Amino acid sequence: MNPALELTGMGKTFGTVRALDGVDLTVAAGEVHCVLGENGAGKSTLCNLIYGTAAPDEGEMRLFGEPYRPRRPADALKSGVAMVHQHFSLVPTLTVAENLLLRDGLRLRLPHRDLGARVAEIEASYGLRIDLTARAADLPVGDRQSVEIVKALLRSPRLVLLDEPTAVLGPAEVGALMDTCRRIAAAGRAVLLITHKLGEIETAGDTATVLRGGRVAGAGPLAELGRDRLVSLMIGRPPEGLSALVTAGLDVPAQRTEPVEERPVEERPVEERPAGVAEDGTGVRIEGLRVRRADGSAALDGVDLRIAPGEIVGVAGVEGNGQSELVAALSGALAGEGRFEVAGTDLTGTGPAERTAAGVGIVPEDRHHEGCVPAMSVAENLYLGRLGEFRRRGLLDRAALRAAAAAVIGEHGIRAAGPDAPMGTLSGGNQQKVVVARELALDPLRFLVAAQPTRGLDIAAVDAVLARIRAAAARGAAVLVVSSELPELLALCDRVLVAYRGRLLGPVPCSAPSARAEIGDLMVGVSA
Ligand SMILES: Nc1ncnc2c1ncn2[C@@H]1O[C@H](COP(=O)(O)OP(=O)(O)OP(=O)(O)O)[C@@H](O)[C@H]1O
Repeated sequence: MNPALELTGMGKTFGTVRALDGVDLTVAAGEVHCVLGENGAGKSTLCNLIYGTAAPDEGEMRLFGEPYRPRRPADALKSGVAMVHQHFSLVPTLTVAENLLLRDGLRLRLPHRDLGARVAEIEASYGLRIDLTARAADLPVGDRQSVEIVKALLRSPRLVLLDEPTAVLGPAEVGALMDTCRRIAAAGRAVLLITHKLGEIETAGDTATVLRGGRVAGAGPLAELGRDRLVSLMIGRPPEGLSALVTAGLDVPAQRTEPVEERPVEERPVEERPAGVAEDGTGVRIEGLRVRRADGSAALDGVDLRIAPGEIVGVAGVEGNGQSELVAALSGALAGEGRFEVAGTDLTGTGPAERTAAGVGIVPEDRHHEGCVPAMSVAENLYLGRLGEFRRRGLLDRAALRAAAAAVIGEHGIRAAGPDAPMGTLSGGNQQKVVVARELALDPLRFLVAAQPTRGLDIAAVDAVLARIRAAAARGAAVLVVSSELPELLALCDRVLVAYRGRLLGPVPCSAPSARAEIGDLMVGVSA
């Protein structure tokens, strides 16, 4: 084996949190090495140490046999280490070409006129395709991810780090990205891939290291570890008891090689009164919801939907078909035309605070910008909008807030230094758990809108969140789940609608044997 990266005894402490403790890890050239583990296990921290975004407290790193200690990302880039970030780093107002030439701490020695030829080479070698003239902001999320990867590959790195690169991608894009990872490794480079998805690990990985509580719980070739062992190393107990959906992982779909021919969709209107909707106006009623973009085009083009108390309705669809606008309009953050009623109360034209008071819980798609306040404590984030409940004689009763938050932290398995820890210091998955816990705690919770509720969560947390959503419905909440994870929607929902060009097509009942195929067809504009 030709080791590309060797880590020995790596340690990192943040305040009282031991994020990494004596971690050894080896990645060989020509292989995809997966790093997995529960939320807060230390995966991103490890990546940050290798990329020079943070400095280790102890430990040694060697890169292709040489001592390696980057002090900043520019050092890592200079040594041939590139990183594809979990959150996109492209400048939205610039073109793709301008973004590629932008220096990220280190000047790219490539004249503008040679960029096209170099990008064409990368596209051909790695099965990628990008449009150099497009504005980054106008690109669908999968294309933006491709630009990030081309940007990393432009410097001909010897080691590529990918930190949960598939979290925001649709199924077809995930398949393409796993293929790209294999091609990068086949070209003799090394890949370190962080992911929670077992399907991806099995599709793209050669070897793996499982982290648990900042330590190595197990490592080795994937062929020897096997799925059950991986899962138990991750969660620290045998996989029995986890739902079949979760242990089965979310499979990586085969890539479509043929472009999908778009045929006009025969639009089936949403059924007039789905089973279970009471005549007395309880539940959720959305009528003629329309939202326009800045250019006047319709992001939502007349959405009609009824959801009964206790019913779980899913929204599938390729990203960019109006799902984000639907969630924003229902939360009150985005103004639109149309009627919105919850449990007989007319909420048309109301803002977020009135909707929260009426029992509308929103788990937004983008937790970083809309779901939480990173500088505030975990306790304050858990009770955002409800801090008044802790006022005693005009003052915030911090002890009561802390005690209530500590109980929620324990109940939801949130890994944080404590209720007072700033939200921004939590790992991505733990931030998501805080947002979900807060919205599910609304009392009464009449309508839950959950966008990508399990994004970034480890498998045990996915299991727990799905169970909590089911429990909220069982207590009488109407639930709308927007997700790019089709298996998740099929396991959770009574029926699924498909967002397509600002409209909701369907419904497809989840119990139908052909549900997956029908939804897949509606998603790409082929009528069922
Ligand atoms: N800047 C920081 N300040 C304080 N604590 C931090 C900081 N960065 C990370 N941590 C803590 O270190 C631990 C490891 O976090 P890390 O982000 O590496 O986890 P992760 O395995 O990537 O999790 P996830 O799957 O949720 O992304 C967590 O407990 C986190 O709260």
